[in-house]
Amino acid sequence: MIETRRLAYAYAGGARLGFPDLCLPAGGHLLLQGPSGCGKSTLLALLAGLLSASEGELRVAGTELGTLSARARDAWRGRQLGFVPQRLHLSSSLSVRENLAMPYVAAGLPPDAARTASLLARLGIAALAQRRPHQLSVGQAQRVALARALLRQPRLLLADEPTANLDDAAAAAVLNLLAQSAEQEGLSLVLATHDARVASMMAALPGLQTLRLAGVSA
Ligand SMILES: Nc1ncnc2c1ncn2[C@@H]1O[C@H](COP(=O)(O)OP(=O)(O)OP(=O)(O)O)[C@@H](O)[C@H]1O
Repeated sequence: MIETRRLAYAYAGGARLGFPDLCLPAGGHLLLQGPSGCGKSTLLALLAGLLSASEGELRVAGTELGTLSARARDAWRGRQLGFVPQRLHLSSSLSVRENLAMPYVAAGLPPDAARTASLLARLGIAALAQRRPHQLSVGQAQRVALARALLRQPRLLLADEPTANLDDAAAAAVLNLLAQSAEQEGLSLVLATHDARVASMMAALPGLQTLRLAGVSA
């Protein structure tokens, strides 16, 4: 599902971030750990094709990302990937339901109301479908973003601190949904997290790898 070789990224004017080689088979899962600033979000953005690597090779879901144009990468991402970044990017002028229609609209497909309702219910936010993002708590918005990422049954879900603002019950709902999606839909998970609850609940997942990033390299 993911293969990287000598992957590195340098922000303009910033230090070079070098990443250990990864080999995650289809159906495998990865926990990305490490101290604040070590590069977890940067690696997720590289894997999602939102940043282009400064060095190295990157193959995700069968595609060599370095060979794609920005437009082709956008289309590839929509087909293969669910992405839940730290900053959620819900559209403020749209209701939750309308936000959740967007992945379908972008792909020229009719929204799947049954799947949308089922995901909202499983995440404990079914009552919030008519609200706008500013009427949600941070943890509720986080679950809406997760629902949005899972709607089109991606092969790979990349999530940055998916339980960061959630109490134990909501975190358990999120992690159960992810584990069930992995088991029943063959979804591969890549979760960047500081949260011990994630490590402990995901420990039972078959094919789980853990990558601890150390930080900036020269
Ligand atoms: N746009 C940017 N320009 C310059 N440097 C950046 C930029 N974004 C991130 N960085 C730097 O790159 C490094 C890695 O950042 P990144 O956000 O990937 O870390 P992280 O492990 O996800 O951190 P956290 O756990 O705090 O979210 C940090 O030193 C950060 O300051």
